Amino acid sequence: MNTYKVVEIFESINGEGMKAGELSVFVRLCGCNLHCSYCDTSWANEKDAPYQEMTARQIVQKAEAYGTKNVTLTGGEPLLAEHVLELLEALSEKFCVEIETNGSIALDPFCKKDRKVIFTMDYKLKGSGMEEQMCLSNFALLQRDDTVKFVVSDQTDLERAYEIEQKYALGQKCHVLISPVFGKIIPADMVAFMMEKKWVTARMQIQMHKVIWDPQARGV
Ligand SMILES: C[S@@+](CC[C@H](N)C(=O)[O-])C[C@H]1O[C@@H](n2cnc3c(N)ncnc32)[C@H](O)[C@@H]1O
Ligand SMILES: Nc1nc2[nH]cc(C(=O)O)c2c(=O)[nH]1
Ligand code: SF4
Ligand SMILES: [Mg+2]
Repeated sequence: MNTYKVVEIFESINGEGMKAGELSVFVRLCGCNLHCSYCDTSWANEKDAPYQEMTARQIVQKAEAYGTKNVTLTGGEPLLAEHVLELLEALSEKFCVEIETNGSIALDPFCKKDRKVIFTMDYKLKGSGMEEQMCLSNFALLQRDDTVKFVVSDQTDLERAYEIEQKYALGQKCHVLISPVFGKIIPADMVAFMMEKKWVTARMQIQMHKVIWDPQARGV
């Protein structure tokens, strides 16, 4: 039986993405291949992070007990998990599944015809220190309900996000989000940039759970 390293499962409102504000069950898997400068979940990427080995069936059962329609599969980097396709299939039989992925993992194996899961894919900007790792061919696989998210550290990142969005016409194929690295860049400056550029294909977001609860809190 295949198992997955689960560091936490909890219910909250989704604080990010196109489903922000909706209840969801968060399934957070252990481990990541990147080391973003601003990562708010680096504890889940440590080799000694406490995790529980769970089968897809156990994860589905635990998630079902909360009674929500959404599951957010995140991490760490969830698409690194061995046999993750099996977990995606089991979850998508019961839930609307959103996958938070870091933009470095080729999405081809997860993009069979009629896929049911949706991707929120980061494009890691210079401020993350991880831009060289981005898998640009993923852009061609994204569909209407998917999202590209740019998490912005500074003005240089903002300009680069705009450049990439325009170059690949991302707003024509999927949702585009820009979000501040929490507390790092003044949100009003991001909005001013949107207005200056008439950047109508992007949507600004702030991580809502960090406004509602302590920004350092886990399990919310
Ligand atoms: C913790 S990551 C896990 C999923 C995947 N590894 C990724 O990076 O997309 C989930 C989301 O949180 C965002 N994030 C992490 N730390 C952040 C911070 N300090 N401020 C704003 N967003 C942050 C990431 O950019 C990503 O969009
Ligand atoms: N409330 C809440 N919403 C979220 N949306 C995406 C999250 C993540 O860590 O991937 C997250 C999270 O950690 N908490
Ligand atoms: S890819 Fe995601 S989990 Fe990994 S270090 Fe970056 S923000 Fe954190
Ligand atoms: Mg989070």
